[in-house]
Amino acid sequence: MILYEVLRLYPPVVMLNKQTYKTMQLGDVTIPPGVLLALPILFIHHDPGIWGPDATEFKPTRFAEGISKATKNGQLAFFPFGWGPRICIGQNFALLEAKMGLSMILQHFKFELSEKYQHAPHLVLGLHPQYGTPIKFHRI
Ligand code: HEM
Repeated sequence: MILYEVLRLYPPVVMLNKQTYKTMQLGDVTIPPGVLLALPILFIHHDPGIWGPDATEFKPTRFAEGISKATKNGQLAFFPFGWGPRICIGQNFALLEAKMGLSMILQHFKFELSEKYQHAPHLVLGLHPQYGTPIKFHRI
């Protein structure tokens, strides 16, 4: 739940671009070949119309019943790894690696954000903290 919520608020890939290679039907819309389409992941992930009035809050429990129940109307709107045939091939690996890394750290340390931390999500190819994420570790 925590990893999902981090990826919702701060998706490393903020936008996906695709191009139609043949006429495509998207709901009521017919799209001819050669049209460039952008999926603004960052905007969709922060849309109160989709996630509710608390869309910008860090609230991992919204994923308590899975991804499809996290949105207001059960809409599919969580795309940190893309979706469909070209979905990220490393998705399971990345999530497993994060869980393993965190659980290894938590066995030996507790940690808190340093007072030097400045919240400044910044885009250089991917989304990342502009001034890093200084953390204080305490051995337990
Ligand atoms: C938090 C970590 C990661 C994020 C947020 C992420 C996100 C994404 C996204 C958004 C796409 C594009 C999907 C699309 O075009 O529809 C993608 C594609 C891809 N990712 Fe990742 N990724 C992550 C980690 C990884 C890792 C660890 C690997 C490899 C070990 C990996 C390998 C790939 C590959 C090969 C593709 C291209 C798949 C294709 O075009 O068929 N990714 N990823």
